Amino acid sequence: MDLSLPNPSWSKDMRLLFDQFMKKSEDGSWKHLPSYKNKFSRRIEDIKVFFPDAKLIKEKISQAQLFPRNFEEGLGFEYAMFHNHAEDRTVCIFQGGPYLQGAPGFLHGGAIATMIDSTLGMTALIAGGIVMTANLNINFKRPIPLCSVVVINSQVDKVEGRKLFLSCNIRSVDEQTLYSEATSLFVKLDPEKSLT
Ligand SMILES: CCCCCCCC(=O)SCCNC(=O)CCNC(=O)[C@H](O)C(C)(C)COP(=O)(O)OP(=O)(O)OC[C@H]1O[C@@H](n2cnc3c(N)ncnc32)[C@H](O)[C@@H]1OP(=O)(O)O
Repeated sequence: MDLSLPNPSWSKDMRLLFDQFMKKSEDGSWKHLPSYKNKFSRRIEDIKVFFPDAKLIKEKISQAQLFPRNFEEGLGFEYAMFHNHAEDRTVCIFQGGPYLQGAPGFLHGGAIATMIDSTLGMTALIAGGIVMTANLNINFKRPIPLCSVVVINSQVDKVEGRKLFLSCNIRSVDEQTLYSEATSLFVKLDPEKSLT
């Protein structure tokens, strides 16, 4: 089941943004990216090539879940991503639920890092195939209020061989507040090299 579609826990802002991007997707310039609890179960062959040592994958595929997708509706990460192929960028609309609290009333830095890593990772995946995060630097400029809606804008800045350099920022819906900005390096996996 695609978990990046509207559900009753989404606020008005979240639905408004989703509808705006679905409208932008009508001419094909943007594409809604579906998101599942456990997408890899259907691509076990790919996984075996790149992650032969991933024991859990072989023994307990039914238990493995994409981390941000394993919270009950509305309590954790509510998000949807859209990709613009021509501009090589991905936008993620994100509503962080009450189970992601760090400081009272604000999102935990690790929860923010998760959505940054996921959005950059999706952008890198589309641009470079099977990649992993090698380096992630985040500047937390303003705390993000719990249950608020934010927009993560991520793009590929440079590709050098297997290295993809990406950056992103997190802004409020009205774009007036810059919450966080990040730079990262993702490396495209070499099937000839063991990861472990
Ligand atoms: C669908 C949703 C997407 C979600 C995406 C989520 C992505 C993740 O969270 S992945 C989990 C976190 N990341 C990891 O666990 C990765 C752990 N690290 C690794 O496995 C390896 O270091 C890996 C795969 C990144 C690179 O290893 P390997 O393929 O052997 O490449 P390696 O030869 O070491 O490095 C390749 C190049 O990158 C450079 N590089 C690697 N790591 C770094 C780094 N941290 N900083 C700077 N440069 C680096 C190397 O210097 C080398 O550069 P050059 O080619 O110029 O000499």
